[in-house]
Amino acid sequence: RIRHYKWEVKYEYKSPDCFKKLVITTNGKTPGPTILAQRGDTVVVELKNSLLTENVAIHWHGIRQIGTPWSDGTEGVTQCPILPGDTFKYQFVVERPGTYLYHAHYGMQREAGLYGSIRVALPEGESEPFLYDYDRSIILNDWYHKSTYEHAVGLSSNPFVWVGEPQSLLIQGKGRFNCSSIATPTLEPAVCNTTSPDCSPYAVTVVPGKTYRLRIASLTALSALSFQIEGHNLTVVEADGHYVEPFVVKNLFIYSGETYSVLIKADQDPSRNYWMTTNIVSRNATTTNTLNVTTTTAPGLAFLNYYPNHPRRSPPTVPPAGPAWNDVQPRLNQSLAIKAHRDFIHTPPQSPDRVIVFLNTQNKINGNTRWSVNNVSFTLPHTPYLIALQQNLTDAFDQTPPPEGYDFVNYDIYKKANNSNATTSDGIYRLQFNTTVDIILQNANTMTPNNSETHPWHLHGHDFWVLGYGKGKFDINNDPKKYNLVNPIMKNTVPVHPYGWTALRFRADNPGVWAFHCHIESHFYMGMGVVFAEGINRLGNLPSSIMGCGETKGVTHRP
Ligand SMILES: O=C1O[C@H]([C@@H](O)CO)C(O)=C1O
Repeated sequence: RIRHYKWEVKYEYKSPDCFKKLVITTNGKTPGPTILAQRGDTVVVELKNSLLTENVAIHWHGIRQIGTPWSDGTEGVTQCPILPGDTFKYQFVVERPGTYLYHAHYGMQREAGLYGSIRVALPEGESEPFLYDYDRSIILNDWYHKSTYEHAVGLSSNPFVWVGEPQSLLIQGKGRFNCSSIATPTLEPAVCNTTSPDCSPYAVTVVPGKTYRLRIASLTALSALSFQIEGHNLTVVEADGHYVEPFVVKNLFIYSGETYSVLIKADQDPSRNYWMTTNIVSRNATTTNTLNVTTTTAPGLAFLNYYPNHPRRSPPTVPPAGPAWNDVQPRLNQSLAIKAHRDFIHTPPQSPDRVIVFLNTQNKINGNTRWSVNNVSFTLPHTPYLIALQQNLTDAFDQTPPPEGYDFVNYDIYKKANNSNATTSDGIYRLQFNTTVDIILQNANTMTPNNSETHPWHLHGHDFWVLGYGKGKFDINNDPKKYNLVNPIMKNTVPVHPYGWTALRFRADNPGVWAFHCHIESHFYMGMGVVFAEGINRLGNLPSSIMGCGETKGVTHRP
């Protein structure tokens, strides 16, 4: 079946957390419309760019784009940007059931509100390995009051201007900023209005006794989150479109780009509502600036509404505070707990053909703060790789391949990074088609002493097996012996924890060019990513709609 959507993206004034600003809407909404499809369907989205003065591109996060690499929606990698006024047609097959996302992949537009859910159901007659009565999708996000453009300019400026902690957390597009914390609130009553319908708390209504599948996804710009529902356990059953051997948590840690399904049973006192909350972990959301003014990100607050209580009726309790932001161990424990469901194990190849280690560091390059992988900070080329490679446009990007590792012996991952030898490059990793590739993500200290951050890495075009996580420096001789080669989960986004490492394995079996990057919006913008290319000679003609920028101006292909 074909699922046809016609979307228009534009800027509109909205108040998702009660503070009015310009947001990017899809058909008038943020989050945008949910794509509902069944396994095997073809999704067609005709996207009209009505942003007036900005380009756009949309990535279909978790969809592998088998046979349609030009529909991946990654500006600079798989297509030229869609110009203001233009309409672009994305077309792809959703070949696996599960919970996926879509979002902007041009500059840092995702954080302006251009995102939504994709829900792929099983075909009629097939059933999931767990039971539930109803299904709901919830996107978690963080939210800033400055525009994406101000953020991008600040990050590219010298002196560097960091985006800082978000003003609030959103649950399904709704949050609650404390308007009275604005310096002169009476001067700006129209700007921050707690009675705006845009920011009335999101409510999930449940019928007592029923079981709900909540599809929880995070598309935060920066924050790692803990999600919890007061008084209710969460049973994790799906991660990034793969069934999980079920396990129970009180709170779910979720990183930008991840999706989970959890089951909850409405089995508590039905005479009241309950808090559904998000809190920031891994970063201190309370910041004190140079003027000694302290600000804290407003937590995400929504209601689990027991029918027939009113959906706006506040729970009689105070919202749960969430776990300590700086406690890494529970987060590592959750990562280690996620295994493939016993009836849905995809056994990984037992050994790799190639192993690449990616050291993640923060750097200064020409006075700018950047992020690097093996001391190379990624820059997007003006000519998309997919076209450059298929057309053999060798001037379009740096032909020198980036490094396969770093100085394993001498580099101290616990020391403040100086990395004076870091460079920028748009070079790429070329993978032999149909080979098995291992990636080790190695975390390290940032340029702040005693600080290492969490980075969620997202791979386009593939799912990978998560073979292991560890603390400290990865030991190439011994750590691979501890890999889980029996029942590893497959995912498309995975965290590397502070001062830790994460090991992944994937098959380079999808002809195309694929980004692999930190899903923190500002970090990818600051160079924290790489690009893989495989099987380019297997691609036929490319659609002409992806062309028109850089060196592709003269190239013509099938319409
Ligand atoms: O990329 C980042 O920059 C800041 C800080 O390190 C420099 O201001 C921060 O917290 C990041 O994650």
